[in-house]
Amino acid sequence: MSESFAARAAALDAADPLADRRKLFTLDDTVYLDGNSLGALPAHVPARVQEVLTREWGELRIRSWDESGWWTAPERIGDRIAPLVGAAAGQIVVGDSTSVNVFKAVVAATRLAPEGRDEILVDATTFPTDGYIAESAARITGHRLVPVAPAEVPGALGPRTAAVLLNHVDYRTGRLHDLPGLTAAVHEAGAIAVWDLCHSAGALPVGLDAHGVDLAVGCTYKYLNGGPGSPAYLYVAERHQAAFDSPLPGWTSHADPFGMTPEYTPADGAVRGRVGTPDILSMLALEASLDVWDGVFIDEVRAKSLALTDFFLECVAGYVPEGRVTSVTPAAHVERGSQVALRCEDAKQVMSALIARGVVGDLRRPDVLRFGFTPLYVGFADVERAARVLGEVLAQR
Ligand SMILES: Cc1ncc(COP(=O)(O)O)c(C=O)c1O
Ligand SMILES: Nc1c(O)cccc1C(=O)C[C@H](N)C(=O)O
Repeated sequence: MSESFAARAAALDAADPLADRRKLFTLDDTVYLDGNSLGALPAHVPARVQEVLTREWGELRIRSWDESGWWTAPERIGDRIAPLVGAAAGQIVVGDSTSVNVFKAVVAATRLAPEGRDEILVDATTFPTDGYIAESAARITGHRLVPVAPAEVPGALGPRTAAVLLNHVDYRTGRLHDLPGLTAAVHEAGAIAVWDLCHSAGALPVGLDAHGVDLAVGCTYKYLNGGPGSPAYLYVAERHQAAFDSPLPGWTSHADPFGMTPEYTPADGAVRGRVGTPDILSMLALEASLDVWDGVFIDEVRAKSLALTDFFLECVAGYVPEGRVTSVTPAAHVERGSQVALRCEDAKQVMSALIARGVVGDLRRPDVLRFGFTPLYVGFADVERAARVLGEVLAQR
């Protein structure tokens, strides 16, 4: 059996149009399946960061805000991310954390919504930060927060709904939610749709413009490989930009920041989503890391992602003793992101044993083994090895 899976892996790797991307990354002989938490390092980034430190900061100092393009980096890098999430230029600004951008987006969504609405719906299964922030945003704006499972959102929408905050892919199960359908339902109810793209951007097509999403946020350190704590982004659809009223109107979002006037006049366009001074070192590391996407189409990334997760599920079924794991990731492609989550007894010890044997996934307590598949650097031989080692670890326990 292992020979037939190994032979198939070799054939799939040989036919993989993205196989050569792997050499753009710094990787060792571990199987790295945690790119849905922290993406791997693109090999050219350290030299670029060194140049920013030595030349741009060390020698040019203050001049770099203009001469090295530091000041305009948030919008410039937003435009690099835009095609990966199906957005035309001029709608994404990079900066702050996802948490902070969730706050901006949810509060701004309530201000864009029709008068008199008093409910915010939030994905009840959300990554916690979104729920915490939505709760605070609701309290500040005088809304009632209603946690709802994404599939139940259409039934929960109504004339009281101001805004809805949803995750495109669930961080725990890897379930892909119906962004086009749910966005349309939110709009039918006259409300504003805010999407968190942390687990989908860089792994699958999002189609923000095509599906009429209002506002979106996401991180850049997972499938976009921007590095630990790299800045997040905020998408404000062009049609909402003139009315976008940020709850954090920092000076860098001002129409004339260096006028330093006491009155706040917001800038036009994506700039309006900025807050304070951009964190240039992280931001420029992210910018460099985005080079790995040059010439890559997100549809081919999606095709490989599905092939990787299909093959993993098949290898797990073949290698893992019956009944030891259960996939909580949907089998249907339309409902699957780019990770596989397996429910498993003693998941903590099992994940430690996997990591000790060079297969790096992560644990989501209490009982979920999570494996993220980053199509730019994970290959089919990695998948076969991960499933085989999982089978060996479980057979020994
Ligand atoms: C769906 C989702 N939203 C938000 C975050 C995190 O936000 P922040 O970048 O502010 O830590 C994560 C992961 O950390 C996430 O998975
Ligand atoms: N952002 C993280 C961090 O700073 C440390 C450890 C993990 C993370 C993560 O991104 C967790 C991730 N969002 C998740 O889906 O679980």
